[in-house]
Amino acid sequence: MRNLLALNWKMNKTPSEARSWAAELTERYEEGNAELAVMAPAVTISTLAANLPAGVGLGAQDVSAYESGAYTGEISAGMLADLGVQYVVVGHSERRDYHGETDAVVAAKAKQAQANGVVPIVCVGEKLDVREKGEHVPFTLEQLSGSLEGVGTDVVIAYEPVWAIGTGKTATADDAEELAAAIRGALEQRYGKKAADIRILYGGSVKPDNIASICAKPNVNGALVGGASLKVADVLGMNDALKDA
Ligand SMILES: O=C(CO)COP(=O)(O)O
Repeated sequence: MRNLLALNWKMNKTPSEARSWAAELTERYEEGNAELAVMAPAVTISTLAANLPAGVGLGAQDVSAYESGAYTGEISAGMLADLGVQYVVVGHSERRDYHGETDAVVAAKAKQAQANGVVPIVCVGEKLDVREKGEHVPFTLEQLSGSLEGVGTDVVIAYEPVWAIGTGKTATADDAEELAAAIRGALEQRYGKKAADIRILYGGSVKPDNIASICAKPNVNGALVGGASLKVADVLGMNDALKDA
């Protein structure tokens, strides 16, 4: 399966900065083996749609759980689709933590995305205390199960252990594979043979120098990258590192 390198800018870059980033990428980017896609702040999506190099996909970081109507401040999946958005991150740990998103809300968002032809990237992963108790596998699988309630197979899963996000502490490639394999097993139970075609990403302090070993693992099909997505040089480094993967 082709690796997906999903770049989560989080709340960084104005539309002008996004334009400069896209211009620099266009100048230097050579399509490699990985599929590249930018998970952009909503206000930068139109700019990126007009300025990203061919072959680089477009994503959003959140979507409403509702179709349309009186939900002030929300952005619907239909609006994202109309801008050419292919992916949307749902259930990122920062949204679960700071915005109280439950598994049920995450599943509702994923379903809205799919109903509009946008592929949800459903995020799951444990905090440090859960890992220290050795409960990271059952915890993550339960979160996954709730977050996929009623969600179809056109989905990407991102395993992001919260303790590895923005901390410089990367899970080892073996840690990533342990969870990716467990997630694959849960997907098989839910979706049968189609589970083999679902990408499972790892996220948490991924950089040019560790991405290849993590993505070389059999059940890891790419990465969801925060900090290292902001500089074009790092993105090119990760893209290159995946050339032979
Ligand atoms: O949360 C992440 C991507 O969604 C990971 O962030 P960092 O790559 O900055 O650790």
